[in-house]
Amino acid sequence: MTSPAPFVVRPAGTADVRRIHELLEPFVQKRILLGKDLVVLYGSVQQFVVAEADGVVIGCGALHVMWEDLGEIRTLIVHDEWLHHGVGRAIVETLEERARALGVSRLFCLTFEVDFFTRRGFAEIGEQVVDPDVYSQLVRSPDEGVAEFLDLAHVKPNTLGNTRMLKHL
Ligand SMILES: CC(=O)SCCNC(=O)CCNC(=O)[C@H](O)C(C)(C)COP(=O)(O)OP(=O)(O)OC[C@H]1O[C@@H](n2cnc3c(N)ncnc32)[C@H](O)[C@@H]1OP(=O)(O)O
Repeated sequence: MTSPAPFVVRPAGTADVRRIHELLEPFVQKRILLGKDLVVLYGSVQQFVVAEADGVVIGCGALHVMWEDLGEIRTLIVHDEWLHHGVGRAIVETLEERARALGVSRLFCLTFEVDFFTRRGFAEIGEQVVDPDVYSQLVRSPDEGVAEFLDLAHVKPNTLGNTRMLKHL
């Protein structure tokens, strides 16, 4: 293990949004992450944290709250040149702190990076983890990520091959 690399994780600002979009695009092309237009990213900027080194944004991640006790980690990306330096871990830990502060006690993620999330305490889930009442409310959401969480038929093509994971905070 190398010595800790000099980066910080901080809340994202509007000036980071184009860079977040740039980090995201290659993974949208590869169908690894859900695409987000700039207008959607600006609208959800408060959900994001970014990792920064020498004034350059090298990673990002977002916390989306879905229900009273339930949140989702979204758009977690670390730039190629910074992989395996603990940046992803630091972003997830920051998002978990945010989640706890908000009262969220369960964190969902939909991912191909199963090993990474398993090491962070997430475990694979098979079926619905919300009760029917909450399900009937969540299904009213226009948010595509919520539809993915519910495993609705119309988003199945987006989620193919991904693993549904959950962590109790
Ligand atoms: C919910 C979603 O958003 S799902 C989408 C997830 N993102 C993607 O699929 C996009 C592509 N993937 C990525 O961007 C990255 O691979 C990520 C975000 C998954 C992980 O980012 P990284 O910064 O490489 O993660 P990080 O370095 O914290 O951990 C990876 C491994 O690197 C190693 N590592 C961590 N710190 C160090 C260090 N200082 N020195 C050497 N190795 C290290 C560890 O082996 C670690 O494994 P661990 O999980 O046992 O701790």
